[in-house]
Amino acid sequence: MRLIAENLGGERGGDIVFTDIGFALEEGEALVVTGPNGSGKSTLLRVVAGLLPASQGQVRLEGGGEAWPSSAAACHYLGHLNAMKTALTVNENLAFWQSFAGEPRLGIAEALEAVGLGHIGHLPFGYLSTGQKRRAALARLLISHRPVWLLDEPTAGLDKASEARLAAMMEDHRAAGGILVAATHLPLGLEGVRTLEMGEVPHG
Ligand SMILES: Nc1ncnc2c1ncn2[C@@H]1O[C@H](COP(=O)(O)OP(=O)(O)OP(=O)(O)O)[C@@H](O)[C@H]1O
Repeated sequence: MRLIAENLGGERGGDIVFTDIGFALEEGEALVVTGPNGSGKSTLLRVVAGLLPASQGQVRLEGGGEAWPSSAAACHYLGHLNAMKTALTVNENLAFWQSFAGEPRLGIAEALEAVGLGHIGHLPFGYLSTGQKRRAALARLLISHRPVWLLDEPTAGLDKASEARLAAMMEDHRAAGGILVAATHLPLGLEGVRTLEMGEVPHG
């Protein structure tokens, strides 16, 4: 499987945010997208996720077969908001996401253990601390299978131990042949990544 962006452009509110972005990621590869505030990192991820149209160029997923006909179908998109209902418990939120996304992988209790939240599945999401909310959202990556992970500022609010757990999750995903694109201002603790500074061509 290969995730390919060709000559990609994105716009917000009618203004061009970036143009001519290109990359090709093989199974197991990670692309770390950096750049100043407003340079278009989130916009790029949303275009790759199929949540925004490309203003030019295209995103293609090669080799996904019938199961994964496009990058939009093949991806977990984790935005900088957590996309969880505050009044529902953590367990209820994750049960919704698992039934919505299909392709079940880990059970909810097991996924919460993996992000260090084994004890709080019964609490309303709104009661959680900032870092706990992020960790609960990251559990979504584990409860349903997707070969492409698109993560926007995934470490926001995480403590050191949680950063290390997330790094291990991302490395496991890559080791299993997954593809990863992450926008971040902070090092993610990943080995052998490719980098894209918005406005420049990928290298690494
Ligand atoms: N819904 C919108 N309508 C109009 N402009 C928008 C919208 N969303 C974002 N923008 C603008 O698009 C540009 C790119 O924003 P984007 O969120 O992609 O940047 P970013 O690199 O992710 O920034 P940050 O590092 O602050 O997260 C910014 O100038 C922003 O103001």
